Amino acid sequence: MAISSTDANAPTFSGTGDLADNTTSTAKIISFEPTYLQDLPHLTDYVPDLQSRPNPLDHNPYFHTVDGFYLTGSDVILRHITFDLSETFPSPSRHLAYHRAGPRKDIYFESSNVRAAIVTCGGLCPGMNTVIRELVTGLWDLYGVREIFGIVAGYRGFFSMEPRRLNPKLVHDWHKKGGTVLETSRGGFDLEKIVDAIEKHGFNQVYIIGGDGTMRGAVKIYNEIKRRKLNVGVAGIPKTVDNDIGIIDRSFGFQTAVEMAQQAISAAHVEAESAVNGIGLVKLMGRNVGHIALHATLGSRDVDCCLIPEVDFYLEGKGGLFEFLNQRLKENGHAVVVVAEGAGQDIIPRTEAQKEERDESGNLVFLDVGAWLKSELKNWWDRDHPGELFTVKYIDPTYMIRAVPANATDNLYCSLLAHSAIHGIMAGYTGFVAGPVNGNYAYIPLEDVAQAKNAVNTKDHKWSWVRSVTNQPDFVSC
Ligand SMILES: Nc1ncnc2c1ncn2[C@@H]1O[C@H](COP(=O)(O)OP(=O)(O)O)[C@@H](O)[C@H]1O
Ligand SMILES: O=P(O)(O)OC[C@H]1O[C@](O)(COP(=O)(O)O)[C@@H](O)[C@@H]1O
Ligand SMILES: [Mg+2]
Repeated sequence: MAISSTDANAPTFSGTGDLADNTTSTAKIISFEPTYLQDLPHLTDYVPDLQSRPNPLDHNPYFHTVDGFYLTGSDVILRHITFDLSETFPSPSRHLAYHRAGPRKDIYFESSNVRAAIVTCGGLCPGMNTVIRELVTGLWDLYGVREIFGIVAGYRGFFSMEPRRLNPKLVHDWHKKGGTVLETSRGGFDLEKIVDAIEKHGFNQVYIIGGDGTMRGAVKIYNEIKRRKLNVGVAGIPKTVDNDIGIIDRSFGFQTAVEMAQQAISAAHVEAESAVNGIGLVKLMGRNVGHIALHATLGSRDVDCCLIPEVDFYLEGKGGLFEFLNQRLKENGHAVVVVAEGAGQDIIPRTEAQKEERDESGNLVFLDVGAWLKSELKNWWDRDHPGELFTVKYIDPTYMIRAVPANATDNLYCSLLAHSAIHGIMAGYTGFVAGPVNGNYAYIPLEDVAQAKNAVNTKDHKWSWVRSVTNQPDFVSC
């Protein structure tokens, strides 16, 4: 993606106290770094003679399009808001700015010509229905679009099922439902067939709601649309209960899932406390990243050990899990262990066939770390403490934490995401993702989001905080 610098000069240290007019502060301001603006793909890049027109919000009785209402190309958000000023050379990656999301004065679609398609792909996540609802009502109410369609059952639905016509009346209570009314699936991605179907149905706006896999597919769709020079805008709306997509602050539904996970941890705690040498074991989602486990652990404070995919662990010997739990049982009489589904996958014995098993999207199928851990814990206790009372209660709330409707915060977040995506597409941007960056909504190139991962940083303060809350071992010495 092209990056343009708003100031190509090296850093300057002016120290002049040059302040904005409306402040009376006498504090000095030091001018420091240039900013690099992340370019965004636009339909006019490859569709010649595309005409712009005034935004119909000018005539919408609910909006006051006063000065400052519309955003322009110079409204930006910084990707990183913390810097080390001692670093001498400015770098595009550290001093990157994204275009701010929001309505533009000029748009590139005539509302009566818009045919919008909405699709949901991958695993469930709280809030998917809210995003769909808000896309429909937003297109309808803000821009007067009347041709809005839902693609059924994920990517495969483009070419294998009839699109479902949507309107505000139909979707009015969808935000109260978990899952996705449009249905979703894994696999079934056929680029040619999908783009052929987009052409056949005359869709000129495509809203794709999905996780990392879906975004990688969306990049391919956008590139093929560009190759065919189609006047079709593509927007991605990142969905992942695991919170494994990078650049954006967090994914919608994540907070709801963490909240639900608390209930499982509380139950595990009660079960463990009420037994002699009781262990409560909770498995939480997180294929490659441990954000749900980490946040649920910090939120609950009942957890003695949190195991995540980013940190290898071992069971036996000095510094191992058994030694730690033995100590905890001696001290407290009970312990709670939270394990993310992707943790420990490298130490669970598996057959050759299991090593190869993948789901329809190509994701590795994981073995049940919770069930394995439960059995290992029982074997360990029977071996080292024969005849002593011991209980492991294993709770797997996997689908319960993601199949619920979004909470209030996530619902609001979903609405802002949907509206941001609509404004961006109407303004002619394409191949982008709408998402929050440092608390503000931004347009980010799809390609960048599809590649960006969001693993738990085990070197930062948050992970140290987990370890200080749990006192668990760091599993560094075997
Ligand atoms: N690299 C890829 N290229 C094209 N399509 C992909 C790619 N990875 C995944 N997909 C498709 O995206 C959809 C969702 O992917 P999946 O990994 O199941 O979920 P998620 O998007 O939630 O990560 C599936 O239809 C899958 O076939
Ligand atoms: O049983 P399913 O539907 O394949 O989903 C299981 C996976 O879905 C997730 O909840 C989310 O994964 P995606 O965001 O990639 O869809 C993972 O935590 C989990 O491994
Ligand atoms: Mg995924």
